[in-house]
Amino acid sequence: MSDKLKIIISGGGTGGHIFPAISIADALKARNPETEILFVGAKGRMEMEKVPAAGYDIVGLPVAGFQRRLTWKNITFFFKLAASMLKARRVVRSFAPDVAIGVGGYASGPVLKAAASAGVPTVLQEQNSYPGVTNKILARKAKKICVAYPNMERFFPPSRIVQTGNPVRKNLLETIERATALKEFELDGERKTILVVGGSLGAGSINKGLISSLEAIREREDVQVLWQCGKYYHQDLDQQLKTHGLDNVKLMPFIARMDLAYGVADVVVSRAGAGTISELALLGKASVLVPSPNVSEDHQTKNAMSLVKEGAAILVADNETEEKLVKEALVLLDDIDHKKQLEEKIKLFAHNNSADQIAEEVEKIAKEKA
Ligand SMILES: CC(=O)N[C@H]1[C@@H](OP(=O)(O)OP(=O)(O)OC[C@H]2O[C@@H](n3ccc(=O)[nH]c3=O)[C@H](O)[C@@H]2O)O[C@H](CO)[C@@H](O)[C@@H]1O
Repeated sequence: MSDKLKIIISGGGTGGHIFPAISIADALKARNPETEILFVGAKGRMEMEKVPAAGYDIVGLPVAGFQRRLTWKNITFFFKLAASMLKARRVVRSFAPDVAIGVGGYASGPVLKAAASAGVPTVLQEQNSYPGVTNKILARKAKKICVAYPNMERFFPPSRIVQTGNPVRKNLLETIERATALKEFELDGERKTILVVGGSLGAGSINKGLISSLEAIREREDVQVLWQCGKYYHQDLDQQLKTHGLDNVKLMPFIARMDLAYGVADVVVSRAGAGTISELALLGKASVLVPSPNVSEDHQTKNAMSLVKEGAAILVADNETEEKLVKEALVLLDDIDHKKQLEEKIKLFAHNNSADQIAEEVEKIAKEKA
C-alpha cells in the first residue's frame, strides 16, 4: 500500500449523516495529509453545499428516497436508483478507492454496493441505536461496522462491530468565550438561555410548542430563547413572531456556529437525532428531547430512551409539545439540582476521539487489503 490512501465517503441527506462524514474525513487527513478523499452524495441534498464548504470534493448521484406510501414518485425512484448505480460504479472505477465508507443516507446504498462488487473493502458508520434496512443489508459485506450504541449485535455480525461512538465536529469541544457567543446571537448576558434545535432541518412540532408558549416566555424576563426552527419554517415563524414583539426570543433558520450556541445554552430542547445526542453527551448539557416519530423504525425514541431510562435526559412526546415543552424547559432551568444531575448523567454517554478511532479502523483495513 502506498502512503497515499484513497477513500470514498458516501451518504448524507441531513446533518446527522454529513457532519460525522466530514469529521471522519478531517481525522483521516490529520493522520495522513496525503490521503485523497472523495465524497459521494445525493444531488440537491444538504451535503452538496456543506461538503465543499468543508473543503472536500463531492460527486452527486440522482438518487432519491423511497416513499412508504403508494405514490407515482416510486416509479421515478427505481429509474433514479438504476442511474445512481451506474454512476456509482463509474465513480468507484475511476477513483479506485482503497476503502469506501458509508455514513447512511440515500447515496450510501449504491456506492457501497458498487464498491463491494468491485472488491473494494467497505466500512459502515451507524449513528443510531436502531439501524435502517439499507445499513443492515450493507453490513453483510462490510469489513467493519462502527457503532455508537451498545447491543448492536442484534443487527450486525458481532465480530465486525467496533464501538467508536459518533464523530463530533472538533470545534464543538473547544473552549469558547461566552462574550463571543452572546455577541454572535445578540443575546443578553444577564439572562439564562434555552437553546432550541429541531435537528438539522428544523422540527414542526417543536416549533408549534414554542409558538403556543410565547406568552409564558415573555413573562420570564430572566430567560431568553435561541430558537433554530429550520429553513423551511423560518419565513412563516419570523412573521408570526414579529406580531408578538418579544425581545427575549432569537429565531434562526439554521445555526452554523453550534459551538457558540451550545456554549451559551443553560438548557437544550432538541430532537433526538443521534448526532445531537452525542454532542449533548460530550458537552454535558441538560436536555429536553422530543423524538421525531417520522423516522425509520422510530429510532429517535430508541436513541432518547437509552438516556431517559438512566435519568440523563427528559422526554416530551411529539404530540405533547404544545402543553409541555416550554413548561418542562422552564422548570428544568429553575431546578438547579435536577439540571446538575442531568448534566452529570449524560456525560456518561460521551465518547471521545470517535472520528480518529474510525480513521484508524479504515487505515487498518486499507493495509490488510494491500
Ligand atoms: C429527520 C431525520 O431523518 N433525522 C435523522 C438525521 O438527523 P439530523 O440530521 O436532523 O440530526 P442529528 O441530530 O443526528 O445531527 C444534526 C447535526 O446538525 C447540527 N446542526 C443542527 C442544527 C443547526 O442549526 N445547526 C447544526 O449544525 C447538529 O449540531 C448536529 O451535528 O440523522 C440522524 C443520524 O443518523 C438520525 O438520528 C435522525 O433521526
